[in-house]
Amino acid sequence: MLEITGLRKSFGSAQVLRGVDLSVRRGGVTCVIGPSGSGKSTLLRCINHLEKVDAGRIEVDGELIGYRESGGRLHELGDRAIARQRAQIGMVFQNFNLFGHLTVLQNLVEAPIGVLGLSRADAVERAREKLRRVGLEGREDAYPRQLSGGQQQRIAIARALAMEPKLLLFDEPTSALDPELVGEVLAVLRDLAEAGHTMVVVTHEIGFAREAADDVVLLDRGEVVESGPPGRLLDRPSEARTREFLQHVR
Ligand SMILES: Nc1ncnc2c1ncn2[C@@H]1O[C@H](COP(=O)(O)OP(=O)(O)OP(=O)(O)O)[C@@H](O)[C@H]1O
Repeated sequence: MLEITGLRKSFGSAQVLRGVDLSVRRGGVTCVIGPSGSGKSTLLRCINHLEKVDAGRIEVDGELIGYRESGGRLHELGDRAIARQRAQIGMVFQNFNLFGHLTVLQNLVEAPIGVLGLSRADAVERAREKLRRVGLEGREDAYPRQLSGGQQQRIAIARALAMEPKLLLFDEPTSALDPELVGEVLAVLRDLAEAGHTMVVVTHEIGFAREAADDVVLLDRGEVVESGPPGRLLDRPSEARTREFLQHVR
Protein backbone atom coordinates (compact mmCIF):
# COMPACT_ATOMS: atom_id res chain seq x y z
CA MET A 1 0.00 0.00 0.00
CA LEU A 2 2.94 2.34 0.72
CA GLU A 3 5.91 1.86 -1.59
CA ILE A 4 8.98 4.08 -1.23
CA THR A 5 12.04 3.71 -3.44
CA GLY A 6 15.31 5.66 -3.45
CA LEU A 7 13.94 8.52 -1.35
CA ARG A 8 16.45 11.30 -0.81
CA LYS A 9 16.12 14.53 1.12
CA SER A 10 18.78 17.05 2.16
CA PHE A 11 18.60 20.25 4.14
CA GLY A 12 21.43 22.40 2.81
CA SER A 13 24.53 20.20 2.83
CA ALA A 14 23.03 17.75 5.36
CA GLN A 15 21.81 14.57 3.68
CA VAL A 16 18.98 13.41 5.95
CA LEU A 17 17.38 10.66 3.82
CA ARG A 18 19.95 8.83 1.72
CA GLY A 19 17.99 6.45 -0.48
CA VAL A 20 15.16 5.07 1.66
CA ASP A 21 13.46 1.93 0.33
CA LEU A 22 10.39 0.85 2.24
CA SER A 23 7.35 -1.29 1.53
CA VAL A 24 4.36 -1.24 3.88
CA ARG A 25 1.57 -3.73 3.31
CA ARG A 26 -2.10 -2.89 3.65
CA GLY A 27 -3.64 -3.12 7.11
CA GLY A 28 -1.58 -3.01 10.29
CA VAL A 29 0.95 -0.95 12.19
CA THR A 30 4.50 -0.38 11.00
CA CYS A 31 6.70 1.27 13.64
CA VAL A 32 9.76 3.20 12.50
CA ILE A 33 12.49 3.31 15.15
CA GLY A 34 16.04 4.61 15.04
CA PRO A 35 18.53 7.01 16.62
CA SER A 36 17.70 10.66 17.16
CA GLY A 37 18.35 12.59 13.95
CA SER A 38 18.19 9.48 11.73
CA GLY A 39 15.43 11.06 9.62
CA LYS A 40 12.27 9.43 10.99
CA SER A 41 10.15 12.59 11.16
CA THR A 42 11.51 13.79 7.83
CA LEU A 43 10.41 10.49 6.27
CA LEU A 44 6.82 11.02 7.49
CA ARG A 45 6.88 14.64 6.36
CA CYS A 46 7.97 13.60 2.86
CA ILE A 47 5.15 11.01 2.64
CA ASN A 48 2.63 13.68 3.63
CA HIS A 49 4.16 16.24 1.30
CA LEU A 50 5.13 18.57 4.13
CA GLU A 51 8.63 18.37 2.64
CA LYS A 52 9.50 18.32 -1.03
CA VAL A 53 11.70 15.35 -1.85
CA ASP A 54 14.97 15.63 -3.76
CA ALA A 55 14.74 12.23 -5.47
CA GLY A 56 12.88 8.94 -5.31
CA ARG A 57 9.30 7.75 -5.51
CA ILE A 58 6.51 7.51 -2.97
CA GLU A 59 3.36 5.62 -3.92
CA VAL A 60 0.27 5.34 -1.76
CA ASP A 61 -2.25 2.77 -2.94
CA GLY A 62 -0.67 2.83 -6.40
CA GLU A 63 -0.79 6.62 -6.67
CA LEU A 64 2.44 8.55 -7.08
CA ILE A 65 2.73 11.31 -4.45
CA GLY A 66 3.57 14.81 -5.65
CA TYR A 67 3.95 13.92 -9.34
CA ARG A 68 2.13 12.52 -12.32
CA GLU A 69 3.90 10.36 -14.82
CA SER A 70 3.42 10.74 -18.54
CA GLY A 71 5.60 9.86 -21.48
CA GLY A 72 8.13 8.32 -19.07
CA ARG A 73 8.64 11.68 -17.33
CA LEU A 74 7.53 13.03 -13.97
CA HIS A 75 5.56 16.27 -13.81
CA GLU A 76 5.03 18.08 -10.53
CA LEU A 77 1.42 18.25 -9.38
CA GLY A 78 -0.28 21.58 -8.79
CA ASP A 79 -1.39 22.81 -5.37
CA ARG A 80 -4.95 21.48 -5.66
CA ALA A 81 -3.88 17.99 -6.63
CA ILE A 82 -1.34 17.95 -3.81
CA ALA A 83 -4.00 19.11 -1.32
CA ARG A 84 -6.27 16.28 -2.52
CA GLN A 85 -3.47 13.73 -2.01
CA ARG A 86 -2.62 15.13 1.41
CA ALA A 87 -6.25 14.77 2.50
CA GLN A 88 -5.89 11.02 1.91
CA ILE A 89 -2.91 10.76 4.23
CA GLY A 90 -3.76 11.49 7.87
CA MET A 91 -1.08 12.80 10.19
CA VAL A 92 -1.15 12.72 13.99
CA PHE A 93 1.49 14.67 15.87
CA GLN A 94 3.13 14.29 19.28
CA ASN A 95 1.50 17.46 20.65
CA PHE A 96 -1.99 16.71 19.26
CA ASN A 97 -2.27 20.04 17.32
CA LEU A 98 -5.92 20.52 18.35
CA PHE A 99 -7.73 23.85 18.16
CA GLY A 100 -8.15 24.91 21.79
CA HIS A 101 -10.94 27.39 21.08
CA LEU A 102 -13.09 24.72 19.38
CA THR A 103 -15.03 21.91 21.05
CA VAL A 104 -14.06 18.31 20.48
CA LEU A 105 -16.79 17.93 17.86
CA GLN A 106 -15.90 21.19 16.09
CA ASN A 107 -12.28 20.02 15.88
CA LEU A 108 -13.48 17.12 13.75
CA VAL A 109 -16.02 18.74 11.43
CA GLU A 110 -14.21 21.69 9.85
CA ALA A 111 -11.76 19.86 7.57
CA PRO A 112 -14.29 17.37 6.12
CA ILE A 113 -16.52 20.35 5.23
CA GLY A 114 -13.73 22.61 3.93
CA VAL A 115 -11.54 20.06 2.18
CA LEU A 116 -13.90 17.20 1.27
CA GLY A 117 -17.02 19.29 0.68
CA LEU A 118 -19.23 17.33 3.10
CA SER A 119 -22.43 18.99 4.29
CA ARG A 120 -22.33 20.09 7.94
CA ALA A 121 -24.91 17.42 8.88
CA ASP A 122 -22.83 14.66 7.24
CA ALA A 123 -19.62 15.99 8.80
CA VAL A 124 -21.22 16.01 12.27
CA GLU A 125 -22.53 12.48 11.82
CA ARG A 126 -19.11 11.30 10.66
CA ALA A 127 -17.40 13.10 13.56
CA ARG A 128 -19.68 11.41 16.10
CA GLU A 129 -18.93 8.02 14.54
CA LYS A 130 -15.15 8.59 14.70
CA LEU A 131 -15.36 9.79 18.32
CA ARG A 132 -17.24 6.57 19.19
CA ARG A 133 -14.48 4.67 17.41
CA VAL A 134 -11.83 6.05 19.79
CA GLY A 135 -14.06 5.72 22.88
CA LEU A 136 -14.89 9.42 23.30
CA GLU A 137 -18.65 9.40 22.80
CA GLY A 138 -20.29 11.83 25.20
CA ARG A 139 -17.33 14.27 25.12
CA GLU A 140 -18.39 16.12 21.93
CA ASP A 141 -19.08 19.43 23.67
CA ALA A 142 -15.97 19.48 25.89
CA TYR A 143 -12.94 21.61 25.03
CA PRO A 144 -9.63 19.78 24.51
CA ARG A 145 -8.04 21.29 27.67
CA GLN A 146 -10.77 19.65 29.78
CA LEU A 147 -9.56 16.20 28.71
CA SER A 148 -6.48 14.15 29.61
CA GLY A 149 -3.47 13.89 27.28
CA GLY A 150 -4.50 10.38 26.24
CA GLN A 151 -8.00 11.60 25.41
CA GLN A 152 -6.60 14.58 23.49
CA GLN A 153 -4.44 12.26 21.43
CA ARG A 154 -7.53 10.13 20.73
CA ILE A 155 -9.35 13.27 19.51
CA ALA A 156 -6.42 13.92 17.17
CA ILE A 157 -6.70 10.34 15.87
CA ALA A 158 -10.48 10.72 15.41
CA ARG A 159 -9.88 13.99 13.55
CA ALA A 160 -7.50 12.23 11.16
CA LEU A 161 -10.04 9.39 10.72
CA ALA A 162 -12.78 11.91 9.89
CA MET A 163 -11.02 12.50 6.55
CA GLU A 164 -11.29 8.72 5.87
CA PRO A 165 -7.63 8.58 4.81
CA LYS A 166 -5.99 5.67 3.01
CA LEU A 167 -2.95 5.89 5.24
CA LEU A 168 -2.38 7.23 8.76
CA LEU A 169 0.99 8.58 9.88
CA PHE A 170 1.87 9.14 13.56
CA ASP A 171 4.89 11.14 14.71
CA GLU A 172 5.79 10.14 18.29
CA PRO A 173 2.11 9.80 19.30
CA THR A 174 2.86 8.88 22.92
CA SER A 175 5.88 11.07 23.71
CA ALA A 176 3.81 13.80 25.37
CA LEU A 177 1.80 11.32 27.46
CA ASP A 178 2.22 10.13 31.02
CA PRO A 179 3.14 6.42 30.94
CA GLU A 180 -0.24 5.33 32.32
CA LEU A 181 -2.02 6.95 29.34
CA VAL A 182 0.08 5.29 26.63
CA GLY A 183 -2.07 2.14 26.80
CA GLU A 184 -5.13 4.13 25.65
CA VAL A 185 -3.41 5.11 22.40
CA LEU A 186 -1.99 1.62 21.95
CA ALA A 187 -5.49 0.12 22.27
CA VAL A 188 -6.89 2.51 19.64
CA LEU A 189 -4.06 1.72 17.21
CA ARG A 190 -4.55 -2.01 17.61
CA ASP A 191 -8.31 -1.63 17.16
CA LEU A 192 -7.79 0.37 13.94
CA ALA A 193 -5.29 -2.22 12.69
CA GLU A 194 -7.85 -4.99 13.28
CA ALA A 195 -10.32 -2.94 11.20
CA GLY A 196 -7.83 -2.86 8.30
CA HIS A 197 -6.32 0.63 8.62
CA THR A 198 -2.72 1.08 7.45
CA MET A 199 -0.56 3.04 9.91
CA VAL A 200 3.07 4.12 10.05
CA VAL A 201 4.18 5.17 13.52
CA VAL A 202 7.46 6.89 14.35
CA THR A 203 8.39 6.16 17.95
CA HIS A 204 11.47 6.16 20.14
CA GLU A 205 9.73 3.88 22.65
CA ILE A 206 10.87 0.33 21.92
CA GLY A 207 8.33 -1.14 24.37
CA PHE A 208 5.53 0.63 22.48
CA ALA A 209 6.86 -0.64 19.14
CA ARG A 210 6.97 -4.18 20.53
CA GLU A 211 3.30 -4.04 21.54
CA ALA A 212 1.87 -1.88 18.76
CA ALA A 213 3.69 -3.07 15.65
CA ASP A 214 3.04 -5.77 13.13
CA ASP A 215 6.34 -4.75 11.54
CA VAL A 216 9.27 -2.68 12.78
CA VAL A 217 11.67 -0.71 10.55
CA LEU A 218 15.04 0.50 11.77
CA LEU A 219 16.15 3.74 10.17
CA ASP A 220 19.75 4.82 10.76
CA ARG A 221 21.55 7.76 9.15
CA GLY A 222 18.83 8.15 6.54
CA GLU A 223 18.72 4.51 5.43
CA VAL A 224 16.53 1.54 6.22
CA VAL A 225 18.87 -0.92 7.92
CA GLU A 226 16.43 -3.73 8.60
CA SER A 227 12.72 -4.47 8.90
CA GLY A 228 10.62 -7.34 10.20
CA PRO A 229 8.13 -8.44 12.83
CA PRO A 230 8.93 -7.03 16.30
CA GLY A 231 9.67 -10.44 17.83
CA ARG A 232 12.44 -11.00 15.30
CA LEU A 233 13.82 -7.52 14.74
CA LEU A 234 13.89 -6.51 18.41
CA ASP A 235 15.03 -9.87 19.86
CA ARG A 236 17.05 -11.43 17.03
CA PRO A 237 18.25 -8.60 14.77
CA SER A 238 20.29 -9.62 11.73
CA GLU A 239 22.26 -6.42 11.32
CA ALA A 240 25.08 -5.14 13.52
CA ARG A 241 23.70 -1.58 13.31
CA THR A 242 20.34 -2.78 14.69
CA ARG A 243 22.07 -4.60 17.58
CA GLU A 244 24.13 -1.51 18.34
CA PHE A 245 21.03 0.72 18.40
CA LEU A 246 19.05 -1.66 20.60
CA GLN A 247 21.92 -1.98 23.08
CA HIS A 248 22.08 1.78 23.25
CA VAL A 249 18.36 2.29 24.01
CA ARG A 250 17.98 -0.53 26.54
N1 LIG B 1 13.50 21.89 8.12
C1 LIG B 1 14.74 21.50 8.42
N2 LIG B 1 15.79 22.27 8.16
C2 LIG B 1 17.05 21.86 8.44
N3 LIG B 1 17.35 20.68 9.02
C3 LIG B 1 16.34 19.87 9.31
C4 LIG B 1 14.98 20.22 9.05
N4 LIG B 1 14.18 19.19 9.45
C5 LIG B 1 15.01 18.26 9.95
N5 LIG B 1 16.30 18.65 9.88
C6 LIG B 1 17.47 17.89 10.31
O1 LIG B 1 17.37 16.58 9.77
C7 LIG B 1 17.87 15.62 10.68
C8 LIG B 1 16.84 14.54 10.87
O2 LIG B 1 15.74 15.08 11.58
P1 LIG B 1 14.45 14.25 11.91
O3 LIG B 1 13.60 15.09 12.79
O4 LIG B 1 13.87 13.71 10.68
O5 LIG B 1 15.07 13.05 12.75
P2 LIG B 1 14.38 12.03 13.73
O6 LIG B 1 14.96 10.70 13.46
O7 LIG B 1 12.90 12.17 13.66
O8 LIG B 1 14.92 12.56 15.14
P3 LIG B 1 14.25 12.53 16.60
O9 LIG B 1 14.14 11.08 16.99
O10 LIG B 1 15.26 13.25 17.43
O11 LIG B 1 12.93 13.23 16.49
C9 LIG B 1 18.25 16.38 11.94
O12 LIG B 1 19.65 16.59 11.93
C10 LIG B 1 17.51 17.66 11.82
O13 LIG B 1 18.19 18.72 12.46
